[in-house]
Amino acid sequence: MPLNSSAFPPDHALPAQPAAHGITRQLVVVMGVCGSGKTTIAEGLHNELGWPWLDADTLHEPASIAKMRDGIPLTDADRSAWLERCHTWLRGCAERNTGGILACSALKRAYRNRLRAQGLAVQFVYLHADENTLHTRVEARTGHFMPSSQLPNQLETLEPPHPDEAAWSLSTLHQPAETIAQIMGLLKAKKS
Ligand SMILES: Nc1ncnc2c1ncn2[C@@H]1O[C@H](COP(=O)(O)OP(=O)(O)OP(=O)(O)O)[C@@H](O)[C@H]1O
Ligand SMILES: O=C(O)[C@H](O)[C@@H](O)[C@H](O)[C@H](O)CO
Repeated sequence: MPLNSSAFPPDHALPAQPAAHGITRQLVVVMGVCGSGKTTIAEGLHNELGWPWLDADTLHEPASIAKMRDGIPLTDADRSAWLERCHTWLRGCAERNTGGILACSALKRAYRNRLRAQGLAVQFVYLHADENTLHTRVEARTGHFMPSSQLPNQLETLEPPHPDEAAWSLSTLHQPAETIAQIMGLLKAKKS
């Protein structure tokens, strides 16, 4: 049974879990639009692997959170310093060789290039679901700043990863546990 991850701050490494044995510590970014399941899956992978994880929403400036809460889409300029902070977190995990799992929308290729900057090896996991499912999920969440009115703009802004980005593309139309199991299988099969 994995350690209770709430006992550790999300960016502190847990001792790796048994499931992590045989999997090379690496950087994983779980990407997608709001409601695609990034946070759920990133935390689930953390519980399986014991690697540090972080919800990139915690790295947004308060002004950006306020904008999204007010239903105003972020611009490239709003995201620039945020992406820098995301890259810095990823680079820290690489330097400490702890592995790292970041839940980050990373909607555009240019954003993903910022996360891969300075030769950082990042495995992107692209989560997707149909718009109705996404809308239902975002509407059903309580206490989250993101209104469902933002979903059309998120989908319009999204640039799904190109084949050359070697991202893993997964539908989240089934239970989180199934998505997590799929990713664990892909990590196990991946040659380091
Ligand atoms: N297979 C699945 N994988 C992940 N989440 C799922 C899945 N099925 C249902 N969900 C549900 O989708 C909802 C949205 O998940 P989550 O908050 O993790 O998305 P997100 O991409 O982090 O959203 P945001 O970017 O708005 O924070 C949650 O209530 C989660 O339980
Ligand atoms: O790039 C963006 O527009 C933002 O990061 C959003 O994706 C939010 O982080 C998230 O979706 C909130 O729910």
